[in-house]
Amino acid sequence: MQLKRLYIRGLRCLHEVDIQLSPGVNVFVGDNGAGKTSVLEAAFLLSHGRSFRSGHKDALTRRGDSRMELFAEVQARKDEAGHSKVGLGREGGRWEARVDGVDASLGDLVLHCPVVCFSPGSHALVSGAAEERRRFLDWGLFHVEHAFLPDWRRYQRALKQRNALLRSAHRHDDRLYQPWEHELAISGEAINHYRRTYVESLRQPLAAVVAALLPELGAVSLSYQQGWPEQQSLLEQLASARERDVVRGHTRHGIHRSDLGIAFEHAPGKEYFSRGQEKLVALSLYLAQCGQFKQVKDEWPVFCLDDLASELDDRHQQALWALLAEHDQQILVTGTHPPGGAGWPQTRMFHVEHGAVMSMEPLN
Ligand SMILES: Nc1ncnc2c1ncn2[C@@H]1O[C@H](COP(=O)(O)OP(=O)(O)OP(=O)(O)O)[C@@H](O)[C@H]1O
Repeated sequence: MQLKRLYIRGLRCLHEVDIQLSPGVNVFVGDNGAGKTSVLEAAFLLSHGRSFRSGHKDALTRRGDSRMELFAEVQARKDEAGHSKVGLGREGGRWEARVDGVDASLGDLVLHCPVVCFSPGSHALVSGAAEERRRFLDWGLFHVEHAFLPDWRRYQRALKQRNALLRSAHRHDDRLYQPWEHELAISGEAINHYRRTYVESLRQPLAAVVAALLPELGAVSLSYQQGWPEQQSLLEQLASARERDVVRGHTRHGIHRSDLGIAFEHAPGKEYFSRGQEKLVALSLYLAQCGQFKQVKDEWPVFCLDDLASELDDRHQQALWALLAEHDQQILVTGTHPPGGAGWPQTRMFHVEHGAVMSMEPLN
């Protein structure tokens, strides 16, 4: 999978840029605040329908502009000639997505454009709230398991209804809970099954990445906590927890409380990781996700590395480039200086300055 062309108008400091990308490594170099991360953010927005940076969505649109617009030509497989055209606009607080010239949902758009991004905030995948890890699992599942999205939507709808009921004047009427708990149980058990299977499928690619990138921590193991006691069905759990849920005013069990655990032979939990190791563990998880994606789809997602040199020491950067060299994927990387992989064949260098992006050399 590769982005052939990325057009950005009115995102952060980027006024209007139109970038023809290499199918190999694309390096964006420039000073602090030049707009390098914003280029990666554009690719991520097309892939996730949200940014990897925190902050208000209104700050995405360039100050003084009323509209932000992104457009990309996406080639699903490197050995195929055709490509799809995806677009995302934001104006007056509303998103508009298009695929091949036709209005689309954000879900449709995101399916066309798988991009994985490692950025300075990525350590949150390891040290942050469980929501980060659920998002990680669900993004992967969304792309490889078609039944996931309808079940996920069904679950969110039922959860909202049950929570509203828990806070309503009818909260002590047990009969009213039945339809929502039934919905939660059916869709929640299905998602639980997808997630378990997905975690299982990450084990082997993760072990391979960790052996190359983090051998000092020893063997890695992944665990999945489902969000309610293992020995009970979700339906039973919801019924037995109802009274206390009424007191708390929300549903305390279900797949919205699951978590992914990661442990190593020489670091049995996240409290044992240094800050740098948190980043390397997060990077390993993203690379494992790409590897799993490749096993199912026979292509890598586009892989973005934001400000790599300030995130990893030289030894780990070299290990990363050696690992990436084994695969044939498109990479977008930023830095204030050209990073290690910049010497690869099919590398294209871009200079970013005051929101303008200039190609420094022709495609080789
Ligand atoms: N809504 C906005 N309108 C205009 N400019 C903005 C807006 N939001 C952020 N900016 C500016 O856009 C730039 C964002 O740059 P970006 O984070 O892409 O830079 P970078 O080259 O990755 O920098 P660094 O190396 O410091 O990480 C900053 O100069 C910031 O002040």
